[in-house]
Amino acid sequence: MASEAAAETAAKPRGGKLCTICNAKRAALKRPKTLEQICKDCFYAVLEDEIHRVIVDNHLFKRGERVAIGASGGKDSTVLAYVMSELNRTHDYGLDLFLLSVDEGITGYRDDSLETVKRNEIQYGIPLKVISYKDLYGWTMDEIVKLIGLKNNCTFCGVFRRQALDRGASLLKVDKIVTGHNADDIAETVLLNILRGDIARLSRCTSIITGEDGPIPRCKPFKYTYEKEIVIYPF
Ligand SMILES: Nc1ncnc2c1ncn2[C@@H]1O[C@H](COP(=O)(O)OP(=O)(O)OP(=O)(O)O)[C@@H](O)[C@H]1O
Repeated sequence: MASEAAAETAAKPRGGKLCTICNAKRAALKRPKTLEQICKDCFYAVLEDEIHRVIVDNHLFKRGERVAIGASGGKDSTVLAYVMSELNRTHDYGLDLFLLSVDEGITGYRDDSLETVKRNEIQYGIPLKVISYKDLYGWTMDEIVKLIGLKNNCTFCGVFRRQALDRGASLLKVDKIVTGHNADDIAETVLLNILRGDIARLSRCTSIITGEDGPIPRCKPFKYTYEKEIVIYPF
């Protein structure tokens, strides 16, 4: 008995708590979603597994579908591109993945983040399509702001981006678009719609698939993923 206990103690890494999942490696973080103390490997595994379960349980994709990942070059969509390509490979979803970026024409902002997406194209081996406001509408966002000023420019940009994503998706002939909207984004939208008293939007805004009646449905595989965990993941 004593030797068993000693062996167990010896096997435990020194200093710090053990991971509550594998009980073998040292805990590296306290998981924001569950407050469990877990190791790095278990964190990657549980997070990817949770996203896989969300995809499967909600029937987000069918085998053979072409899927465009809305890639802004920000943290959410960059992690989404990586996780989608990993899950597609390890779980053999049989999806054809594409990166789809909208270039709004905002100097010093989108030109920088597009460089990230171009690197992702090479790193993850997913073909990239960039679609610009200039090509679609004849105007960049910089030119629009020069004309209308900063007031309401986000409204223009939001409407244009939504349409541009649809146009890009139809050029790529994809069946679905996935975006990096996470649980925090959705909570924020719920609060906003409550404050605005927008009952119609309130009932729609938590759906994991939207636009099924429109040209191309949009899915949110990160609907239940905490923003903090998306930030931790690449580190
Ligand atoms: N310019 C863009 N081109 C393609 N997809 C975009 C673009 N902007 C936003 N998206 C998509 O919409 C999602 C939500 O965008 P939002 O502007 O709220 O950014 P965010 O929450 O900061 O996400 P990210 O970190 O990916 O930029 C992004 O994760 C991405 O999938």
